[in-house]
Amino acid sequence: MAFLKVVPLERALEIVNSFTLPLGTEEVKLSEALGRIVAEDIYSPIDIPPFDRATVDGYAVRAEDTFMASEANPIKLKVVGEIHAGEEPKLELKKGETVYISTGAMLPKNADAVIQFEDVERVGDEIIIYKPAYPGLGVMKKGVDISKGRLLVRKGERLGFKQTALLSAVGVERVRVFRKPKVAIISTGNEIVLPGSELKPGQIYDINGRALSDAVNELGGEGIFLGIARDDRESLKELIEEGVRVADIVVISGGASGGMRDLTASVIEELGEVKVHGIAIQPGKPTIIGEINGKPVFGLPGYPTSCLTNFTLLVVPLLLRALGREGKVRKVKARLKHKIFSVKGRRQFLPVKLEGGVAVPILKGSGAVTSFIDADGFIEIPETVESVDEGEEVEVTLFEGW
Ligand SMILES: Nc1nc2c(c(=O)[nH]1)N[C@H]1C(S)=C(S)[C@@H](COP(=O)(O)OP(=O)(O)OC[C@H]3O[C@@H](n4cnc5c(N)ncnc54)[C@H](O)[C@@H]3O)O[C@H]1N2
Ligand code: MOO
Repeated sequence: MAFLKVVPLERALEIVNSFTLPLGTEEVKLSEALGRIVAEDIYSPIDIPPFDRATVDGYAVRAEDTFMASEANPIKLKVVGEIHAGEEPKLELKKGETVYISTGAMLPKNADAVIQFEDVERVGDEIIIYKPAYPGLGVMKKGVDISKGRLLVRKGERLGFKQTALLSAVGVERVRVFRKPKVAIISTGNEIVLPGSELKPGQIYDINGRALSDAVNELGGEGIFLGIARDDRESLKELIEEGVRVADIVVISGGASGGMRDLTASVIEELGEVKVHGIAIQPGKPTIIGEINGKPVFGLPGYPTSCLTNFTLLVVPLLLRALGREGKVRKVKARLKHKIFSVKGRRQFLPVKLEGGVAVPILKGSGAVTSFIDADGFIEIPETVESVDEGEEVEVTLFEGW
């Protein structure tokens, strides 16, 4: 076992990239597809609207019949019927004819315009028109909204309500999506309790379990929170074994460093193999990457901001790749709000808040939950750099919106 023998981040990422998750795809009903990641490009099978459609209540006409109409030269057309939404028009317009038509109804043959009823005078079975209509007036042409064959959603795109609405509009009922990667999450520590129980002296509420499970869910995976392992081998071993049974990936937070009660690495080693214990980054030095029964097992630091930073650096790319999303986390450029200092020889990831293109460093430390709650992402300060100046351009790796 490589016990706290630090490797460069690049080596850790190589190991992460060597994991394959044999996930595949599945078909789900559109009504259950929200939040899922699409596994293939989807094109529109039909035109929308599927027919030339009235956009107003009024009279469908042949525009050419009205070209000469004016206040001085009103034109009369004979009303030969009515067409309502949902009906298929049986008649076709002949010269000098019109039909009453409702909004959303299909235009009859030969009609190319609809004049709203407010603009005509109805007298018996005739209408009187005082100004000309032009072809297309009051009409939404077949296919102008969505044309048949148009790309609607791309492989790797996450389905939000706009995408599901678009698919519903063209009648797509089943969608092929990536199977959700299942990620078992375990918190560790005698001091950790779940919301709902009262805090006793020395105890704190769980942060990482909730944060990691819901980050996985937000990403399009399935976070399975297995609970809190106590600081004893059996408790941790039991939960890790359960994680390997029920999930594709196991993520444990806390107990990653080399302290007396930090058991994670030695329990992973007992059940499988520790591939990395220690990465040359701050926060995240005590991070563990292991493998049990061919499944990736991560041991992340207990400090909440360290935990989430390292989740973003190591686990998110693996999940994105499994979901056909190229495995890249999102980055944006910004200018640094004020000068910051780092320690030479330490590769640091510092949380920042984005305020209109300006990155404001958050200096509360990785033990504070609000360091990542307030942060939009983090910036990297290489080993060779001792300070970054105010106004310097920095690249921010985003914590969300993956
Ligand atoms: N002697 C040294 N001590 C520590 C060092 C060091 O280099 N030498 N590094 C510090 C750093 S940096 C980190 S990060 C932590 C990592 O330690 P562990 O991964 O073993 O984490 P724990 O000791 O279990 O917990 C650390 C801290 O985080 C709190 N925690 C843990 N889990 C949760 C959770 N699910 N929700 C909320 N808070 C959690 C825990 O109570 C501790 O306060 O080690 C430092 N020590
Ligand atoms: O390694 Mo700790 O993860 O520096 O915050």
